[in-house]
Amino acid sequence: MIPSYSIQSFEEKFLSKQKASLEDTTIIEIAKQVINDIRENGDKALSKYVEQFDNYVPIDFEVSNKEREQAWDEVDPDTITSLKLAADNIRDFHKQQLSSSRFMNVGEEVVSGQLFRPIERVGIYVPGGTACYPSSVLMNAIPAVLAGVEEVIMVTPARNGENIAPILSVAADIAGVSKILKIGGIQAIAALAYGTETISNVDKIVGPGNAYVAAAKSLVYGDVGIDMIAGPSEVAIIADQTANPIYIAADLIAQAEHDENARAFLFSTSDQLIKETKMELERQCSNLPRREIAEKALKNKSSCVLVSDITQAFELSNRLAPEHLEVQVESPLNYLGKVKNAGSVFLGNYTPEALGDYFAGPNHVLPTSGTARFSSGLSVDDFIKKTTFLYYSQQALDDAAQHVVNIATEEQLEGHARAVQKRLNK
Ligand SMILES: NC(=O)c1ccc[n+]([C@@H]2O[C@H](COP(=O)([O-])OP(=O)(O)OC[C@H]3O[C@@H](n4cnc5c(N)ncnc54)[C@H](O)[C@@H]3O)[C@@H](O)[C@H]2O)c1
Ligand SMILES: N[C@H](CO)Cc1c[nH]c[nH+]1
Ligand SMILES: [Zn+2]
Repeated sequence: MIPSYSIQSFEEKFLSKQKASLEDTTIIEIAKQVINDIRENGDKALSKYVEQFDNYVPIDFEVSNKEREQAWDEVDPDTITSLKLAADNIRDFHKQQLSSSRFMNVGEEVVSGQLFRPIERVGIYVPGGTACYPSSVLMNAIPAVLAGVEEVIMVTPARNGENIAPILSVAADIAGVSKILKIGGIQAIAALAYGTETISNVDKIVGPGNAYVAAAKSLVYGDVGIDMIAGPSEVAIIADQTANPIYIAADLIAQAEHDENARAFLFSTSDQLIKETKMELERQCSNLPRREIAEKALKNKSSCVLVSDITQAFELSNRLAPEHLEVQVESPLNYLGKVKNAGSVFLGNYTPEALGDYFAGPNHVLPTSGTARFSSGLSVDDFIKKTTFLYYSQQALDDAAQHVVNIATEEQLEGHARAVQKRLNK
């Protein structure tokens, strides 16, 4: 079901046309209209769109404390243990990203540095259209809480009427989410960005979602911060003849089952491995609950490419800049230096992407559609503002004055020059 491409046809189909910006004008138009309506008409418009797009009439947008408490009784205790362990790993990994305010220059005459301050109010989007993602609750909220964000407000659509899945609420408690709102899609992004009578607006919105969510995030950007415009999930696997086709097929499927637009690629030096992986894909898809979604993604959005050597595989992968890169070759750690562009890297036969999706510690909210060329996955930094500060004594200003005046004069900004000259110690 997954097609094979020559290097040239792979370049034509996947590298030259790779684009992260949104092109579906219909979705953008719908998003504009919904956002404007909610901006003008608040809760009334919000309720209307929840009913229209998610088929339920909300009585209250917020999940109550009672509902949050009850959720703990409704989730399997073993799953709660797993979520807590995953949260510990994610916390430990992200803790190491923390840094604090610092002085760069501390002298008698000049003091300078950077203040690190958390963003005050953050909205996290947890997708809920076709699947339920407690792992995304942990990945979005834990770095925000570690950074010191005062209020973390989670939004997610209530799929079966008026309640969200109890496991999402439990994950939210474990991660330290302040408030859960059962709204999703464009309407949730609009409510977070501009506020309504019952919902206070936030300073930044993070988290993945479908094309409607991505369009809405791109439209509110500027009025609020956003983390990224996330496209469909992706994996690229680089494999040599030592790799196991059973594992490779499983990992391609794991990504393809997310979305019919998900992309899964195999770059291999072994024709035999490619053939065996294709047979294995047929076998493993045959009893997959999300078979239809995975098969569409594999058939229409994915490919296998036979490469001449591992260096060529890395060249293609670096140009693709995949969200996830798996390296299933002999001595995989030796190849880390060859990675230039990728959201997150998984090394060796026993490090499936699924391990990182759920449990190991690194974040799973990652740049897609080639944007790993210039951006990074979600981290504590996404929730921190860095403000520089500066102190000059009168003597230090006297010493620097002529240089400021020289440059200000070149820029023909006399006011700037005078702001310094007026302070000179004559
Ligand atoms: N990068 C990551 O970390 C990560 C993690 C999990 C999921 N994902 C991705 O997130 C996406 C989740 O998408 P999803 O659809 O399951 O959930 P979603 O929550 O992003 O979208 C569901 C919402 O879309 C809105 N919607 C659907 N059809 C609409 C229409 N015709 N008009 C207006 N609004 C409409 C509805 O309001 C609905 O609540 C997938 O692409 C998945 O691969 C990414
Ligand atoms: N693979 C997704 C990011 O592309 C993350 C995820 C969540 N749950 C399972 N997987
Ligand atoms: Zn996944």
